[in-house]
Amino acid sequence: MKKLPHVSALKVLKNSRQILKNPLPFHYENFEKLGDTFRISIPGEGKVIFSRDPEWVKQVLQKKHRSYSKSKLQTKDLAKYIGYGLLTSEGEHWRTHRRMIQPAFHRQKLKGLLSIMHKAIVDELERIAPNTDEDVFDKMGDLAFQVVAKSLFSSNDIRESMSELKSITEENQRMLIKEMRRPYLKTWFGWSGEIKKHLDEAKRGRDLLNDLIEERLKEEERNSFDLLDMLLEATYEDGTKMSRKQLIDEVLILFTAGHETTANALSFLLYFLAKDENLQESLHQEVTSHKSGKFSFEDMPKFPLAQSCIKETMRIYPPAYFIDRVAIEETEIGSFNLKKGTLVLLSIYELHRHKSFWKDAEHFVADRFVDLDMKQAADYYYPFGAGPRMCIGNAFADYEMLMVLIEIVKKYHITTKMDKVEINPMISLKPKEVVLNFKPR
Ligand code: HEM
Repeated sequence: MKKLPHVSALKVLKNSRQILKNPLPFHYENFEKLGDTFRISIPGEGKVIFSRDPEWVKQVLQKKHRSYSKSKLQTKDLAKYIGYGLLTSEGEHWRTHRRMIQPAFHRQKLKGLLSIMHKAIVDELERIAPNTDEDVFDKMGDLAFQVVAKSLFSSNDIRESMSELKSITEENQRMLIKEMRRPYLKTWFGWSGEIKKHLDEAKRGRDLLNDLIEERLKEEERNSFDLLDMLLEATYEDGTKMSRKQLIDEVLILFTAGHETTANALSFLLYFLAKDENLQESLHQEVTSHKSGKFSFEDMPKFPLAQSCIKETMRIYPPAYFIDRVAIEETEIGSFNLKKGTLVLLSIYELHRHKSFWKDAEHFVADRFVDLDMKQAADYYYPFGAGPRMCIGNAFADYEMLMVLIEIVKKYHITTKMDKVEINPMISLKPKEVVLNFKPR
């Protein structure tokens, strides 16, 4: 069995300040020096394998997925705040619920949600102040949260309770990152009552959702069908339905998994547009030359350049920039042996920028995906993960981002004074800020 190249704990300690701020340049340097897969000793964590090798990604997520589970970050640390829904659960519990919920996210089912999503998008975009320099990252966060919220609770008046829920969700994520980045303060966080405060807030969020579900159950007649209806109607094999606790866990997961990732991608996308006036004109032409100028389910393929821009943005800045797994048994990848308990971090960020697979890898090439054979590119392109745990909301996110892009290029010219966008790699890959100016056309 071969041994993987190794980065020592000493080297990690020497670079710890930089790693804490932004670990990506450190990983890049290691990949360039040591190859596409290496081992690293992380103080307090033990040995971790980093890989940007497409074969490793395929083996871990698809071919040998049964030999791996998700890491404790998602299944314990995050679950503490948001419960055990699809993103955070494992084994039979996960399998049963994935089977139940999957149909609600099927492209054909989403067709019925498009008009609700579209209205939420148009309402949120109206909150952008025209002709003013503004950071759009928070705006995109609000938009993505409202789109999930309205897709779930289409008939409720939710703006206020949702902004409370959004702030609870985000505060709890901040706490989780604090716990993750300073594991040595764990006991202190417990003693000082900080964790309890956040758990109380999480309980408050669950109560808010419970009230909305109660309201829904009291409604006598409904003429629309939303995600909550689908979750309420979903049944286990024996015909029974989800408990209220499980339902709330799943709803919380949809908010958590579905808003930040989309907001990140949209913010980076708008930055790329703002930097390229010609691209905005080409997109404007693509959007307005389309007969009705409106978007329907069947129209998706009619916007190849817009779709390519979205894909290219997630190639350069994949919101899920790492995907982690732990080997739950001794296993092999090629000529390497992995002991039970080994943590594997798949660097989607590095794979998406790998010079052996992408021409002009570092640059945003707007039309890169227009004629690309996706069957081939799929080996190097994983914005939504792969295998059985692949993002359940990928079609939802595709439609949402396309509708936002269409609405924006129809109505505005966007400009920016920023020379580059600074990244902020947290649980997902965010921009620090994206200050843009929206001039009505
Ligand atoms: C651009 C937007 C999005 C990106 C880049 C993204 C990315 C991902 C990735 C990479 C995973 C797999 C994680 C892993 O294997 O460990 C995932 C899982 C998941 N995503 Fe998304 N996602 C996006 C939007 C959404 C939306 C809009 C929703 C729901 C409304 C959603 C719900 C979920 C759920 C529930 C899971 C867990 C699935 C399971 O384990 O069965 N995501 N997402």
